[in-house]
Amino acid sequence: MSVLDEIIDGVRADLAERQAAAPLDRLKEQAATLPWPKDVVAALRAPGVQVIAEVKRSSPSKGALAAIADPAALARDYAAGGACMISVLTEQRRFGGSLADLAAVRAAVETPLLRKDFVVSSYQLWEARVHGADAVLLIVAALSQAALVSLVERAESLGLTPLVEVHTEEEVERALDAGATVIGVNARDLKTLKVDRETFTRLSPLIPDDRIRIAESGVRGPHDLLAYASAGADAVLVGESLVVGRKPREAVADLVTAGAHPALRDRH
Ligand SMILES: O=C(O)c1ccccc1NCC(=O)[C@H](O)[C@H](O)COP(=O)(O)O
Repeated sequence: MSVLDEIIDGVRADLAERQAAAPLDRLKEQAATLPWPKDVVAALRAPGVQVIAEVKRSSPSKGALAAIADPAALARDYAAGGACMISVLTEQRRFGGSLADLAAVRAAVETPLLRKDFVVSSYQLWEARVHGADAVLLIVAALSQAALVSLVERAESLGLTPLVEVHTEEEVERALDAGATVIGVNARDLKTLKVDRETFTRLSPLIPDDRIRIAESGVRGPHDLLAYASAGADAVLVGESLVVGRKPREAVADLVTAGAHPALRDRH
């Protein structure tokens, strides 16, 4: 069984428990009382290369990364550093995240939020909505094409921007066929868990210019942002290097400064 299959098995088991505890109708009632999600596409299309900063406690590839006692405080640092969006990992078993983290971050910042999880059901979209997300990750490798198309449409109908994640040429095609506007190329191979930044260089030209290209994983500092930018990235998604360092705010600000270089301003 692959790592992805293992993660998804756990996600389905946890999801069944949450569904039993909170019926969908209750989530729908809650969602109706909340403001409409923020315009993530506009935030990502701002001049320069944007930075999405991730609240990441642990990972299958590295184990425990950081003891994040206060995700809200970390998110405030990310926002103060200039992140255009904050990604909150909510998967529990392998990443140590939770919906409580997402809600805590929502209460702390106005910055758009991405629910980063292994979404396999529209119930998770409603959860994302009621815990304050503006965007949701949809991983092509985890979904049939019919499920991907349906989740893209459902997310958009709830005001959530789908960030559709790809790893291969075939997955880029599937993302485009599903009508994705925001496409993330994840440089982390889901079978080996190794990061190969060249994956972005290879797949980026297959994504039309009217879409938003996000380079995910493997950003250790401004030099990696600039390399992804020269391969066509509109934004980078960064987790590990921000949470393991002692100064997340400064680390985000350094990336934001690199992404705001005048040569990168007129990209959209
Ligand atoms: O991080 C992992 O080990 C991992 C393993 C299996 C599936 C997904 C995984 N990570 C999720 C991510 O996409 C990253 O958290 C995100 O791109 C940030 O990457 P990094 O800056 O390299 O932490």
